[in-house]
Formats: sequence, C-alpha cells, structure tokens
Amino acid sequence: MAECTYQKTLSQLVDDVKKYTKFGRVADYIPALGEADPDALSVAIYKGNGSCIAAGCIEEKFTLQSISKVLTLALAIMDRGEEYVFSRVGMEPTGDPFNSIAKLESNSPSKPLNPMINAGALAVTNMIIGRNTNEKLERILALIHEMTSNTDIGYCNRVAHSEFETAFLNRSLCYFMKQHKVIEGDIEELLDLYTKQCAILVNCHDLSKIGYVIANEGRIPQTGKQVIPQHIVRIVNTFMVTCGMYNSSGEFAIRVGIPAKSGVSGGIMGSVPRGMGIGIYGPALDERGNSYAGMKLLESLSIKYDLSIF
Ligand SMILES: NC(=O)CC[C@H](N)C(=O)O
Repeated sequence: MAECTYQKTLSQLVDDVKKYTKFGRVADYIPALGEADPDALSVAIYKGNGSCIAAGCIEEKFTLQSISKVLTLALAIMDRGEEYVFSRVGMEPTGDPFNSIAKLESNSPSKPLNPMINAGALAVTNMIIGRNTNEKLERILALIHEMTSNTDIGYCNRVAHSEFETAFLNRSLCYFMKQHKVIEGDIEELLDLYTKQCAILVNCHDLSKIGYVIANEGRIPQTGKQVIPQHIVRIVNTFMVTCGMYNSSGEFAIRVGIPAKSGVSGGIMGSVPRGMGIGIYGPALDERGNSYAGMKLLESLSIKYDLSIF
C-alpha cells in the first residue's frame, strides 16, 4: 500500500490555518466525540498513481460520522435501484441543520429532503440489504475495504455505543418516518446499524483514498475495477456539492467549489473530479457542524491549486 509522505508546502498551509481551530468547538452531543483534541489538524491528498502527500498527524484515527452517508447512499442505490431509493428520500438541499425534524412534518408527502441530512440518511441505511445488522455492516465495511485497499478498517464500539445511548433525536426522526411509511422494521436495530456505520474508524489517508475513488468515477486506481457504477457516483457527487456541508453547502460551493462531505467528528472528504481525493481531520467545529479549520484549509487548497469545479 502506498504510504503518505510529509510535504512542506502542505504543512505550511496547515500551519497558516491552524489558528482557526481556536474558533471551533468539538462536538459533545455524542459524549465520546467530546474527548477529541480541539487543536488537531491534519490532511492527506491522494492522487491515485500511488502518490500521497500529507501534513499534520495523519496516523490519528477518527470516526466517519456523516461522511458514511455518501457510502451508504451508493450502496443503497446499488441494492435497490434509483427509483426505489428516491421514492423515499428527496434530492433537494435544505437550509436547516443536519438533524432538523421540522421539514419532515411540513413537507407532504413526508419524506426527508435529501440523503445527507440525518432523516434521509437513516431512511437510506434502512434500505441496505442483509439478513441482519451484522451482515449489513459487513457490506458497508467491504465497500470501504475495496475503496481503500485497507481491510483493517473497522468501527469503534465505544463511539457507536455512546451515540446509541444518546440518539434521542435520531430515534424521533425514525419513529416519525415509520409512522409515514418512509422506513420499516425495528427502529432500535436501525439505530444500532446507523451508529456503527457512523463510528467506522479511518485516518486521513484512508479518507483521501475513498475521496479519490469517487473523484475517479467509481474506479479503484490500481486495478481500474469499477466498485461503484458511474451513474451512481454521479448522483453521490452531486449530493456532495449540493448538500455535503449541511446548511453551509451553498457558501462552500462558492468559496471552495470541491465536492465534499463532512462529519461531526471533524472529518472532511473532498473529491476533485479525476484529480485527487482529500482527507482532512480537524475536530473543532463551526456552529453548523463543519470542521472550522478544515473548511479554511480546503479553501486555501482550492485557491492555491485552482481546484474549484465551477
Ligand atoms: N453530522 C453528522 O456527522 C451527524 C452524524 C451523527 N452520527 C448523528 O447522527 O448525529
């Protein structure tokens, strides 16, 4: 497996934006996430030809959280087809926070606006095929193992458990959607799977490789194997642009212009079409739940290397 090499220019960019970690706060509504080091900031950029450059402490592991929504969406569309998935989840961005319940009630029919907010992601996870939670989780992990060529990736039981014990809002979203037949089956089992999928542990290098496969239209760079069909990658990529940074997606598209997905652990995955995968970790978040310094770092990268797709 290609290693990441430390790069001075990148390290300089990280040093320049590191001051922004001070303005953010580590998420603590999932108690285990509250233990993260707010000063941490690291990045890996993978270019597919085996070359990977990095800065900061890239050995550090963190959980995918909402970044996992990109992968479960791809898997659910592969499992069920586009028509089935989008009969239950919409395609529109929302100006509301990622865990908002408001639009579920005010929209008719009562389906979540998109697969990147919690309601939509829970509905998508509910569609993944498997005989039980374990089998479904193994299928999510198998996709990640293929995308990263790293079979060591697993999930953090402590973070999953910490979220499961406190996920009252996500439970409410699920029960609401069950009432409206958007989701089916046992809600506790669904939350068990969802909190485990969110607790999948990676480092920046792994994340940059996942981002690269998406940037590379679903193909593994070394073998050319198509792990996600091209038309599904196109859908996923579009959601990253329109909804990937929650209710900051519009501003992010203007300032940065890179398809990206963030998570409340402080991870951000970026996919520069046919060019590079970017993995960032900076757990101090802004008020919308995006890595404060991570967003600044992506903005600097985009400007310096002219990466905006727009
Ligand atoms: N924005 C996020 O990363 C949210 C994911 C988290 N597991 C939740 O459901 O609250």
